[in-house]
Amino acid sequence: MWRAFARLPRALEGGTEVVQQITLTQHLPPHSNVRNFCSTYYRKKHNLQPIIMTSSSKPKVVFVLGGPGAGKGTQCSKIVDRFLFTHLSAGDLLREERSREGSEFGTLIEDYIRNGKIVPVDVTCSLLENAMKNSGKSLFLIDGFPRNQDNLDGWNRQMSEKVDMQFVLFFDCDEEVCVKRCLNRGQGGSGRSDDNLESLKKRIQTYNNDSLPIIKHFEGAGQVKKIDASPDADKVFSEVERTFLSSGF
Ligand SMILES: Nc1ncnc2c1ncn2[C@@H]1O[C@H](COP(=O)(O)OP(=O)(O)OP(=O)(O)O)[C@@H](O)[C@H]1O
Ligand SMILES: Nc1ccn([C@@H]2O[C@H](COP(=O)(O)O)[C@@H](O)[C@H]2O)c(=O)n1
Repeated sequence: MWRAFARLPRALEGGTEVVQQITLTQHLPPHSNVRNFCSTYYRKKHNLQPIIMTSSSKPKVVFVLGGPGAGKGTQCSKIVDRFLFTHLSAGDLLREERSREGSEFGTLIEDYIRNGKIVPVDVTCSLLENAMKNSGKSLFLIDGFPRNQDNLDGWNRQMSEKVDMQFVLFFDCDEEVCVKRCLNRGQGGSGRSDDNLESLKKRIQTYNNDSLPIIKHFEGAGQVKKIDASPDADKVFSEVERTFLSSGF
């Protein structure tokens, strides 16, 4: 592998890009020059924007949003396999807290989930912050958050100064497709108390009324990367991969 790539620097002589963050050849050591050169080479070949990353001690966060069943979790697993991210799903953390023995929020969380309502942010944000701290990692996909204005306000109060939010990955998917996927997931034995038509109607309503305005807010700030989530999962991922590579990951 070393020998194969050792000639790339000469091929790039005269280049002016400075690339500190590595996106390709993740099997190579994190700070190797070979990885730097390969990353630069890839960007040139595919005519991608040169990325000059400044080093930051703050953890980096990508918010992952989209309707129920749009494929957020599925794509997050693929991103984790391909890039160096840690996946934190707000829904998973809430379900875990609901099932934790002695949790003072168990009943409240179950009621909110079954009815497709958004749990008060203090609960969710604390679960997210603890999970980030406990992971010891610094690159996070935060899936299913912020879902409403209360989530966003709470995050801004508690977390926004502590992290660098990179962008919002938005999985755009028709309502009927989303519902079908969740119902299939339920029939496949997800065990989720909200993968049924009654809960789904409420979840979709919450998404349209409360979550879409938050996505629009980020869009207005130029922070949204929108992905068509209707094709098959591999096709969706090729678009996701391109997005992460062109963002310097
Ligand atoms: N691109 C796709 N095409 C077809 N089915 C998909 C696709 N992506 C995911 N699925 C399936 O749809 C269901 C929902 O996917 P997933 O759990 O990833 O969605 P989600 O957005 O995380 O949902 P939720 O917000 O409800 O947790 C799963 O059964 C998954 O296997
Ligand atoms: N920020 C959030 C995220 C989720 N919830 C609740 O969990 C349910 C399931 O979430 P998924 O992301 O796994 O679909 C969701 O319908 C909410 O009830 C929340 O309150 N706040």
